[in-house]
Amino acid sequence: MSIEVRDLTFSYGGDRILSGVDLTVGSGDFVALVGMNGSGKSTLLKLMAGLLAPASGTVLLDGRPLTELPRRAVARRVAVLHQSLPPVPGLTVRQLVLQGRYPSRGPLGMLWAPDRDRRTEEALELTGATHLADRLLDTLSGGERQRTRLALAVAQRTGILLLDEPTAHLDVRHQLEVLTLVRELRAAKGLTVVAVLHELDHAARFAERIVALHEGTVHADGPPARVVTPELLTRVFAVSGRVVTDEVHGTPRCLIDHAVGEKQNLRM
Ligand SMILES: Nc1ncnc2c1ncn2[C@@H]1O[C@H](COP(=O)(O)OP(=O)(O)OP(=O)(O)O)[C@@H](O)[C@H]1O
Repeated sequence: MSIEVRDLTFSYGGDRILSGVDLTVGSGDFVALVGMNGSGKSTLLKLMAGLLAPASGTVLLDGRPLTELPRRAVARRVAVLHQSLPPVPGLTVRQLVLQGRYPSRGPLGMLWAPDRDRRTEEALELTGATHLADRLLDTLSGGERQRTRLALAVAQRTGILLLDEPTAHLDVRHQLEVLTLVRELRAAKGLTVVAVLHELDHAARFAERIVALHEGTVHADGPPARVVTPELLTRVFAVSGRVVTDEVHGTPRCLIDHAVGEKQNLRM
């Protein structure tokens, strides 16, 4: 499944966040979305999932405008891994993932959902969360919550996965495992993936394309070796650094030296 963003503009109240954003993600692509804190990455993912409405511009799902598709049809095609889990007291990991399997049924979906189903169990297993299945959400560590978020997205079996910081809170090993899993899912099931990643080295190693957002627009869009440059580090991330080629993986790696310019006013 493909997803296309055309000339998208979005503001929260009077604050313009995105202007004239164009982005085409073809079926089976793995795109990493990068940019500084507050550059609009999560907002763009929400617009791509139809969870926010653009001020102008269009999002097309397999060539059809999102606005022409019923919410249920979008939910069957697009799963979003949000930055946080919904704060639902008393819910276990398995119950949450099950509930996510029935997004079109709304908050009362659990009343109709079975206690277990095969896809939920598979998603828990794939994401290494089976041992967490009976734990209450509010007792999980950051990394465990992250696995649960991923299981929730994977269980929906959509053609498109939009992942907002899938590696946040994970230790180095689990970061690699999650990104490898996403890459494998994509290869095995032909999923289309857009993932917000802060770690540029990971973006370069796991995605085929990197899209860098800066000041509300797409600053760069292309293969990692073309996008990850010292100029990107300076212009988009306000740091000075060198970019070398990883001898083993053949992908760019950043060696950051220091911050440049004035102290950043973090938009968080
Ligand atoms: N619901 C909201 N209401 C008002 N402003 C918002 C809202 N959500 C986000 N913003 C603002 O919009 C801008 C973009 O936010 P967004 O979360 O899309 O950035 P991001 O690139 O994902 O950031 P980060 O890397 O910190 O997660 C920020 O300045 C943020 O404060």
